[in-house]
Amino acid sequence: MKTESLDLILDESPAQPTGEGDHHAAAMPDDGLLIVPMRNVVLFPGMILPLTLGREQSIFAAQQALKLERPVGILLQREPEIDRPGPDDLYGFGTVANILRYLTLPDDTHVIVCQGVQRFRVIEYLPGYACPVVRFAGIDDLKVANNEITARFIRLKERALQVLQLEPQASLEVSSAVKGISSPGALADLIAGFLEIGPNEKQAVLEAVDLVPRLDLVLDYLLRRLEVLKLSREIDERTKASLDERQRHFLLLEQLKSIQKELGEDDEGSSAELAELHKAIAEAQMPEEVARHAGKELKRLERMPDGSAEYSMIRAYIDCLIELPWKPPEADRIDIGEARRMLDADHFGLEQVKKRIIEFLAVRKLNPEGHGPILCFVGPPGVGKTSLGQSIAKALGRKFVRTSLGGVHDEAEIRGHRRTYIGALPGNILQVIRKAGSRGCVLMLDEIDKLGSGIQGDPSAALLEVLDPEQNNSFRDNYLALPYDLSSVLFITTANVLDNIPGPLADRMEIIHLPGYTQEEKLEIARRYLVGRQIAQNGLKAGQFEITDAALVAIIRDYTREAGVRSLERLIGAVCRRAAVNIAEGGAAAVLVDERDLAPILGPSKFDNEVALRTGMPGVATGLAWTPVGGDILFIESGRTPGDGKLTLTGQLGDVMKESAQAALTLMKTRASSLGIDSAELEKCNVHIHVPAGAIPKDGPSAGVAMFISLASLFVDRAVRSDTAMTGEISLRGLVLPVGGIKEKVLAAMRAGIRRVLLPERNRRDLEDVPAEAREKLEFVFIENVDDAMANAMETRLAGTP
Ligand SMILES: Nc1ncnc2c1ncn2[C@@H]1O[C@H](COP(=O)(O)OP(=O)(O)OP(=O)(O)O)[C@@H](O)[C@H]1O
Repeated sequence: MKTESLDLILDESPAQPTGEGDHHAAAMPDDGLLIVPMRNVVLFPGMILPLTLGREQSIFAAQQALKLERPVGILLQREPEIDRPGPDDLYGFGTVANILRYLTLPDDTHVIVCQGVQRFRVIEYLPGYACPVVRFAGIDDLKVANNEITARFIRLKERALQVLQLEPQASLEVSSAVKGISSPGALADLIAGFLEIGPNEKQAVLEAVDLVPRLDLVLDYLLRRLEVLKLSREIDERTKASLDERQRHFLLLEQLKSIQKELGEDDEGSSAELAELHKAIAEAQMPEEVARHAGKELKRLERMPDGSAEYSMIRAYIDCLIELPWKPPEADRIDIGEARRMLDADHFGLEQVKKRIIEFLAVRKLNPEGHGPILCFVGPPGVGKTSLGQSIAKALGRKFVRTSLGGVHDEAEIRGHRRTYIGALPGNILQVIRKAGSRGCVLMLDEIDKLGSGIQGDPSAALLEVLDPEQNNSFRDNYLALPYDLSSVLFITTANVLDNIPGPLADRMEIIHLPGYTQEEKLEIARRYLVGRQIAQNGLKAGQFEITDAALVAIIRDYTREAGVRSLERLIGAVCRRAAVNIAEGGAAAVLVDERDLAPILGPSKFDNEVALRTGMPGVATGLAWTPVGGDILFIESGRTPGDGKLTLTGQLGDVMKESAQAALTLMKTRASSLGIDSAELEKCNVHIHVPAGAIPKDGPSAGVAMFISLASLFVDRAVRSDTAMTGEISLRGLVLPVGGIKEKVLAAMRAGIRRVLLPERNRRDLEDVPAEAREKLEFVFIENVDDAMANAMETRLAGTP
């Protein structure tokens, strides 16, 4: 919007010569009007405007008008670009204006200050003049006042005042002029003059001679302008509101800082803390990318108020970056002789395992950069998997850390949560490495066979990346969000059950089996390691406590049934504690524990010689089972009741075991005559097979032989030998098929006091893995079919068998 008085309106481009020589104005008729054409200015009656003249024609017209003391006619050009507009190039409606002043500025610019007097319409152009001269008809507003006009007048005034309030550059004079005006036509002209609208729109107002259309037109322009102004005001306010919010935040932060200062948590403290972090980052020997990232986070931290939640999140992250070991680990110093001595000193037996570990260390010594295999110790609990891992770490001079994967079913437990989550942490792997404080540590991943898989991603996939030497030099933890080099970590895994290890993981590892110990081995382990350790742990001194071999054997035989030595160690600990109480009470200077003393300390024996108790009657056979904790014996009991040949199976048997029982029954029926059983009698009874303990689920085909023998024993009415246990799958044709877990089963048989074991012929070669002690103590009978089994299992030989 313009105000009418301030600007010089530059209308014209530089003057053009007319080329018509000396001009004369003498023949100018009385009703002739000299025209000053305007490129884009419309002058309304009543309005005073300075107009700059550039074209010679215009200067001539103005000067002639002054000379003749005449007004000029201001006409708008249709096209502003035209330099010498003819009649057709000018609108036919304009304003008669008096020239109030004529100025020639020092730079030779000609300016006339004009006041609009009245509208005029061009009647005709008069030829022969150096500038356009017209005959014209002046038009004044009619002095009519009707309701239509008055209503529009009032409304226009209101709206105009409203616009002027919003208009940023509106001057007070314009407002007071609007307020003071009483003529509707003059008001419309005034408003059209100051409104920011184009020259053609203004021309339209000028041409609206009748008041009603003129008032409507101006009102329309005014309302449009009002809309625009309101909108821009709204935008302004919105921007201002957001600025205010930021200002408020800033102010609050400042206040918080001053409160912290009052409370003593001032900047000095925090800047000392920040300086410490700077130093710690510099000293952490981070790779360049990590150091840059840490620096950036530190900068963010500096800008945070101390107490905010985000501050503590960033702080925890920076701490994590600082505490993670980044510097390259020292080279391993491997002394094979020393390593062998260490392994022997810490572990009894386990010759094969130790041999393999020594080979592993030797290869590492010769090729430290090579990607050796990942060892996986598989065996029941308490057989020394963890302590072997510790010995390897000791031999390499590395730190030993472990983490359990049992029950991990969320990928994030391995790989961490993104920092966007509240309370996010790095995954297990980085947490233990942080604890170890060195990238060159031995990291034992326990219970890899208990890895779950849930809806939250597959942890075994993340683990694959951890263990894969091709990928693990840039392992990405979600929390860290930076690559971390795991390639110098020595991973060892442990599992109880080989079959439960996810296939792709098992493929990448070298499996080392630890089947469990014999009674003799346990005795040796107890004597050499466990007793000494428990004496020390319970505050006793050498010479204050002694336990006889007989007592140790009794603990092994009557109080524990395990493949490892964990319970054994715990019970030795219990015996030591009782001795400690005795000595502390002053009752004795030293304590010697014999077999007889065990019952008062440990209670009555937990495992009697069940085999003798439970067998010895027709219908019961002793089977051998493999379990994750190292093999066990189980009893197969058969009974008969009058009926019609139905088979009942109880004892939580799995499907495969049920089928195996059915096969045993069918096989017995087909062999009834050769076994001397009356087939008709078989049809007249129901058979029930039960496998205690009833609450423990059991499955697998390997109890087939024992089931057949149990049934046969029932129907031929002869007891099975109580010193004999058996394992093997049967086919319907009576063949005995090989089974797995022979080593564990044989050890379990020995633990249970069995003397003879019937094994499938095709398992003969597995006997090589069985500890020598078991091979010496037990008698092994290899059977090819159920007839062999019958011949060797029964108390007394059947008539007709060899
Ligand atoms: N051959 C052995 N010689 C000496 N001590 C042994 C031997 N085997 C096991 N031990 C001892 O038995 C205890 C249990 O062993 P460890 O914790 O290594 O078992 P594990 O196989 O790792 O069991 P889990 O699978 O439950 O973790 C330890 O104190 C260990 O020193």
